[in-house]
Amino acid sequence: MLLSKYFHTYIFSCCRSFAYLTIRDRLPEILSKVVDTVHRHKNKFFQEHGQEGVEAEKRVISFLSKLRNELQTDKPVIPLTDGLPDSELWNQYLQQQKALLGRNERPSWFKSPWLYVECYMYRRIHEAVKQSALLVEFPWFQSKKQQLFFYVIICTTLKIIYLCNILCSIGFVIDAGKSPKIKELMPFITQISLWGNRCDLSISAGRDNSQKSSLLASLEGLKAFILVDDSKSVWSVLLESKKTKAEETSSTRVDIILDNAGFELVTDLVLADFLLASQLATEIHFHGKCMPWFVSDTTKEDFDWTLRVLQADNHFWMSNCGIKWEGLAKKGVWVYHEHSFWTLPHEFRDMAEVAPDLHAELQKSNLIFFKGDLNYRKLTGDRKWDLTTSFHQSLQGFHPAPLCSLRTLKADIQVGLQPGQGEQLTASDANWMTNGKYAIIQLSAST
Ligand SMILES: O=P(O)(O)OC[C@@]1(O)O[C@H](CO)[C@@H](O)[C@@H]1O
Ligand SMILES: [Mn+2]
Repeated sequence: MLLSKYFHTYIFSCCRSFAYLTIRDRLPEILSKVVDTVHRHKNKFFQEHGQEGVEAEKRVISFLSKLRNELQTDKPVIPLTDGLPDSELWNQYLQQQKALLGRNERPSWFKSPWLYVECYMYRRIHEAVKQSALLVEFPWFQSKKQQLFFYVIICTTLKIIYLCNILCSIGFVIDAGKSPKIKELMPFITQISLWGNRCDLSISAGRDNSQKSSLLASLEGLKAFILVDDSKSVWSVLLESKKTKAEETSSTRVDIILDNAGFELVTDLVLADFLLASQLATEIHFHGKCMPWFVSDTTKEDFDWTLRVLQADNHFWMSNCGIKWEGLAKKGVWVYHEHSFWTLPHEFRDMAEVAPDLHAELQKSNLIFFKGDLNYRKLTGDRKWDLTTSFHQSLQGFHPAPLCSLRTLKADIQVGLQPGQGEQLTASDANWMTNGKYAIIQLSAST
């Protein structure tokens, strides 16, 4: 059996690989930006904590500079020493990586699975902050994420959701399954949330990557770039569970495993709003990161900040949505969850063993949306699957509930394509897997 085919994406496997270039170029650039940000806040640390604040800032900068040097000189990956609740799991993972390599080798920055090392870098940044109690609240990537909250575009999007709500409230949605309006709106709302994933700050090493043109105007033209489109089946899953659930309990639950804050988060909130307004779901559970992750990933602070900023806006549609969404969160119709599993290096097939509580929570869902590229890498184990391998097989037994990936392609992993489709894409666009132009709406409904 050609086992190596299904090995993790290793960095050193090819010096020009996307993984290699990420570790060589993008990660040091991100680290340098974090150092700059800390440095620029030197006066603030002094004002707030006096000389002690300045000393803390110096310690963090020296820790981060050492980290960048370890990375750039391919030093061994070292255990975490901050004693935080997840550090034991990280250190066990390192031991497992060592065992895989054999006795005389040690995992190093360039000789390890890409997914592992990339996650490890963000966890080490967290270690740097946590070593000084004074700087714990420091918003590493916050200002960048807030820039992603691109006003005009969000405004347009919210205008649409407002219209959807009007449709719903005037009675188009008596029965979501039968209403042609709802059926028309479904693909539209799904695609908004899908293309929202184009804007992440890790792929651009922190440079502004926001949606500048109107997404709504581009949706039709973008359809040709959706390589797998299971949206019809996705909505059937919900319609079916609505029918069967109605007999058992009255609730239909959808979970959204969030990705980036800023524009993408707003598109996800729009999706959540639509699911409720169309009565396809009765409760929405959001899952975010518990520490800054891959620069732009959503934390609880980002989620709350977004609702606050929307509410306080002068624009009618913005404040209208903000107030409504805050109300849904207060009533418990929208529930926000945090779990440390999302910031571990493990692929999702390990969830049942490593985080059984989270797995059990997800089993309560009728449909789980996994947003973004990193989640796709973790769903498929970041392995070199044949492009035609089924999505279900690539999940390797991970199936808490029907699940759907909404992802723009920004890493060279893909499954579930038609025979010949990959070859055609390579012939027309050599970088189709990593340039963020293409996307998938990919469902795994069966257990
Ligand atoms: O999960 P997201 O936000 O869609 O993407 C995160 C991401 O840009 O980070 C990595 C590059 O550093 C890529 O693998 C991946 O595409
Ligand atoms: Mn992200």
